[in-house]
Amino acid sequence: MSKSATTETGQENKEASQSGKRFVYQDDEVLDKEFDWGQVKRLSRYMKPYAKQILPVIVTMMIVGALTKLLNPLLIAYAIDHALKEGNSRLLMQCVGGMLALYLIQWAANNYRIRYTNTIGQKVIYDLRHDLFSHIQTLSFKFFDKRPAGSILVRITNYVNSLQDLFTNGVVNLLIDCVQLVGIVLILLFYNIKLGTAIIVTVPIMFVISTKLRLHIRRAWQVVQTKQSRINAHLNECIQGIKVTQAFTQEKENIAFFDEMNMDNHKSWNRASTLNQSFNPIIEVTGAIGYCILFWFGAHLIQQQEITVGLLVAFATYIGHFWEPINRLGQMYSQMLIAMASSERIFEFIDERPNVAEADNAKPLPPVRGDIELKQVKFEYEPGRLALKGIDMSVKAGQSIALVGHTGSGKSTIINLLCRFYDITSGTITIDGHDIRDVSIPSLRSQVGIVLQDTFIFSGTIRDNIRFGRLDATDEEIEFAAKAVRAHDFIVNLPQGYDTEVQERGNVLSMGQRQLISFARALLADPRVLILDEATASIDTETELKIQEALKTLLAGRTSFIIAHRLSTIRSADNIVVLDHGNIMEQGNHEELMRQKGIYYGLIQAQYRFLREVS
Ligand SMILES: Nc1ncnc2c1ncn2[C@@H]1O[C@H](COP(=O)(O)OP(=O)(O)OP(=O)(O)O)[C@@H](O)[C@H]1O
Repeated sequence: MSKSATTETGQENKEASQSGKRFVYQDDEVLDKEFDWGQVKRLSRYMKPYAKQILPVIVTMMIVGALTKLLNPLLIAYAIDHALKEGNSRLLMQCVGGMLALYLIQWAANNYRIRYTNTIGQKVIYDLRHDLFSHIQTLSFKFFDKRPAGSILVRITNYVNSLQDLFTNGVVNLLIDCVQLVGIVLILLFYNIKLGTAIIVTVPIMFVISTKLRLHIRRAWQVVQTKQSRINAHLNECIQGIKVTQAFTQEKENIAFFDEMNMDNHKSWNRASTLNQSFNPIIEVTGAIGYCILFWFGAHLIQQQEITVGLLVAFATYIGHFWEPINRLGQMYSQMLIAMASSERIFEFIDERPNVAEADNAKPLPPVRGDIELKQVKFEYEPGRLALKGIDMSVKAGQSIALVGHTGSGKSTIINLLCRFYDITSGTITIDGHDIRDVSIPSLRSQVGIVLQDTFIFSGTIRDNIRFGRLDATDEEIEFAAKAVRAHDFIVNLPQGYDTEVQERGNVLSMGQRQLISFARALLADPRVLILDEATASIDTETELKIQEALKTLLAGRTSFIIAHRLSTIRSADNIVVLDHGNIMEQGNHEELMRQKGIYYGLIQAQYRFLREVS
């Protein structure tokens, strides 16, 4: 990132938070970088796999198209100076036939070229989107902690789309325009060096004026991108949080905030677009100056008998073709700048390394019994703020551990570390004596299953959702797992049973049903170590009993860590670990801890009091 990186919208966010607004987004910075050839090189690498196959066809078609276009004015000049002057109608017809043939060849060549460039462009975009998505899938939790989902979405959709034009037409048009420009310049100079030079003089003037605009245009488009990124982040957040919004009747505030963002985006787009449009008048004015020079100086040269009328007409046609590529090059330049900004953002993600990286010599974790040891484990999410302050814990295979403690005491952090969603800051965690940092991540996670409190249901059928635990499971195995965790009964009562379609997040299912599905999913995966974040939501007694029974089946014979909220789970745990501010304060089974009359005793008393009051 350049030193001159500015955070225009970041500043706005600061102001937003100071003025008490609810939504504050960490925006992408607006980057002020010079045109970056490294970026172009990196993008062009995506074309490499198709270069051998398709590029020769495109280049041939491009040259044929450009040459036929360049030849036409010469044919016109010939027709005027010979066929018309001599009154030779046969020759005139031959010239017209020649022109028609040239137009047809040009049309066919362009047609082919467009078809092939579209193919190559789509392939490149497909590859880029694939790379970006698959890379994001591998990134660690820390990466997602820092970014709103909406801004990630923008990079996969909008930013990649903005490269689409560049790859489908831009690159090839650039080459065509360059070939055409060079061709015209050579022809003009070849047929009359004086008139040619007089016309070409206007080109540098045009470039100097237009390049002055380029930096402004580039920055303006970057601002548009950051504004769009904010809108997406906000949209995503609002859709995810729609229930809370409606429950607290905050719709109006949300709409007002969105309108403000929308207007902001609209204004920045207008500004960028206006700047972009200023290219055209510049080109038109310079073009008009070019025509004036041509006719004034050309007429003079005809009088001097240095050129023919036909050549003047040909030059006038060439000037028409001349401004066209220059105009397109100007537009192309701003298109390139937008693409540069987009690719910067895309490659920034692709270059992001997972915080949790596998060791070079990582070996697969052999099938484990499930003995787990934490020694002096310290961890900080952010430097200088320890979430765990030196945890020691020894768990025998098959034991169940209940993690209890006040909110923010470090319970989820322990389970995050066991699954290696984050790497510990110091200390060691071993499974059957293997340090979890020395083994490959998939081999670890396939043996350490996790059921989160916020059960995620993907769009698809109930069957597919359970199969997520093990993709090669048969339908019979899926039903067996569902029966074992007492989910089968409610599933068969759904309209299409196991084939009932549920949408993302499983909104049509109750909390308890979602939990049972996630239990079936975990049972199907059959991990040796199971981590469970118990749902705190109050569910009816019948479902509670079902869940208790399901839990017994699920946990049987496995080492389990449970962030326990239910008294029944806590009581039956082999070991209860009481955490407070990242430290273990007490450890033991229910009876032992109750006798101690410490923190645990207090927590249990409070729960009993609460239950008594509720009932
Ligand atoms: N992603 C994160 N980034 C920064 N700090 C975090 C993150 N997650 C948790 N923390 C901090 O780490 C500490 C421990 O959090 P943790 O989620 O482990 O608590 P917990 O005991 O599971 O709480 P709860 O019962 O409310 O879920 C808290 O102070 C919390 O603010």
